[in-house]
Amino acid sequence: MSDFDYDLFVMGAGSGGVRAARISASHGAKVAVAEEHRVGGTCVIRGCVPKKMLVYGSMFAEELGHAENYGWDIEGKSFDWKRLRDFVNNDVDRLEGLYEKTLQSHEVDLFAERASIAGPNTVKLASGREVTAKKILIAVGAWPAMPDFPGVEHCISSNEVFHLEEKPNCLMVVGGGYIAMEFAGIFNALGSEVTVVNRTDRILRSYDEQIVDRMLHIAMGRGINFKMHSKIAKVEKTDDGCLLVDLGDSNPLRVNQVLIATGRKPKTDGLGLENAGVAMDEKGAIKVDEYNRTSCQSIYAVGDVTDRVQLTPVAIREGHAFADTVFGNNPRTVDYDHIPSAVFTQPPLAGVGLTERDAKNQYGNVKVYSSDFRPMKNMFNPHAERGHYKMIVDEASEKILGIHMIGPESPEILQVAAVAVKAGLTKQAFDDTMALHPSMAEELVLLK
Ligand SMILES: Cc1cc2nc3c(=O)[nH]c(=O)nc-3n(C[C@H](O)[C@H](O)[C@H](O)COP(=O)(O)OP(=O)(O)OC[C@H]3O[C@@H](n4cnc5c(N)ncnc54)[C@H](O)[C@@H]3O)c2cc1C
Ligand SMILES: NC(=O)c1ccc[n+]([C@@H]2O[C@H](COP(=O)([O-])OP(=O)(O)OC[C@H]3O[C@@H](n4cnc5c(N)ncnc54)[C@H](O)[C@@H]3O)[C@@H](O)[C@H]2O)c1
Repeated sequence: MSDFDYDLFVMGAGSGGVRAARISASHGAKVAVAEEHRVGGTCVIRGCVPKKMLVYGSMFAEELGHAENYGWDIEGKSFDWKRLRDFVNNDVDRLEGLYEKTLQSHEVDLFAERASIAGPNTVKLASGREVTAKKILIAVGAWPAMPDFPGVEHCISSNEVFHLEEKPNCLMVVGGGYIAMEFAGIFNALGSEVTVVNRTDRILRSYDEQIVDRMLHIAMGRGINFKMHSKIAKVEKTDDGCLLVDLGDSNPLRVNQVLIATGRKPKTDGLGLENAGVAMDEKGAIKVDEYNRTSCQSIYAVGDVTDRVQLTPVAIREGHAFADTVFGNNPRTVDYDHIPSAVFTQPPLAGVGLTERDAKNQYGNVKVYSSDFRPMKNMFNPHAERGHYKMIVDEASEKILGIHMIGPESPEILQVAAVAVKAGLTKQAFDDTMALHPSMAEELVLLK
């Protein structure tokens, strides 16, 4: 008989927590999970999934615009934000149900309440109940980091954007990262007037500069305004419910909503980490080793709360590796090299491996092959938007160091190309591959 209530107690039923709970249970562990909000976590409830559905919903604006040229007459075209919002949120409810079922079918006990650490083997639930476990996994994710200025309470984060009562006619987006660019794209496509306010002139820092420049060029062509080297001094709510945003330049902007997207910080406030000696870094992220072990030997952490790479597939792999290591007698670490990623702007951009700048810094001599083309899909686009693919190759070994692209469906194409980069293939392997015509992806085997 174990001295503990459970073999494993998971705090947080998000991407990392659910995977770790399910796999640990399948290895025979007795598992419980506490979730303070909704099962599925950020990705399913208020992140990747509903975001991508909004992207799909907003893309109809452009596609219906082209439909006439293809012979389709669509009369009475109009857009209803509430219908899109509710459709998306209903699907989120469905997915939450599936995640709950997964936990049930693996006989994982679910506590629908907040949990904190009371000791190395003890979790305290919001109800006051204390539960013991041989191992505790902290998978509580991250939370929007809100800057400090007067009136910030009138602004929203990505948490609220999925539930807006009205589509904002005029939207300000603060930040130059993933969330800022994706929501600027969604609301621009839906017909809102969008202004992006960014404190520097760099957008999407981790992506290849040329690809980001193309994205900015296209976004401006589509009517998104950018205010670089700007930051909010204050926000005031006017009598008619609008927001007056002071950017410190004596030219206040009147908007309906301000969406803050200035990063996400690990959700460690009030988590009781001090009760078990779990160490954090200066940003409040839980420090872990490659086996996801914290400074307390019975406590582990995975996902955004460790602030390694804030992406769902990474949190899932960490959760899975934890479960195999601790309960599957199969010690495993996660390989963080060549993680593909994408920004679901319109058009989207995607990349894997080193950017041209980083490759030059690390390798010195690199070759850059590229294709700058007009996708057939854009034939009727009034702005003649062009796609751009780049391949960065180490001159000495001919190995591909990175692939970066912008254009329709680029995330779908890049996922497959990432296999080749991960496998250490050379440019020659792409040259040797016959093109599949007509496609956008064929540009990858025709790079010059
Ligand atoms: C708007 C948005 C879009 C995104 N889009 C993408 C994308 O396209 N692709 C991608 O790969 N990633 C995307 N991400 C990032 C992705 O959602 C996260 O990296 C991922 O969800 C991290 O998983 P996690 O398990 O670490 O945490 P989460 O999924 O955040 O799960 C943590 C869970 O813990 C719960 N919790 C917190 N504190 C407690 C507590 N004390 N007790 C009990 N429960 C608690 C939370 O309610 C939450 O359910 C997006 C994020 C956002 C915000
Ligand atoms: N497509 C995807 O995979 C996807 C989509 C959305 C979110 N995510 C994940 O979620 C994380 C959070 O997204 P995000 O867009 O909030 O963060 P981010 O790190 O991508 O971007 C944050 C932006 O805010 C700026 N910033 C930071 N502090 C600021 C301040 N005080 N004032 C003004 N600007 C400030 C930064 O310079 C940066 O441009 C991302 O890092 C990403 O890993 C992924």
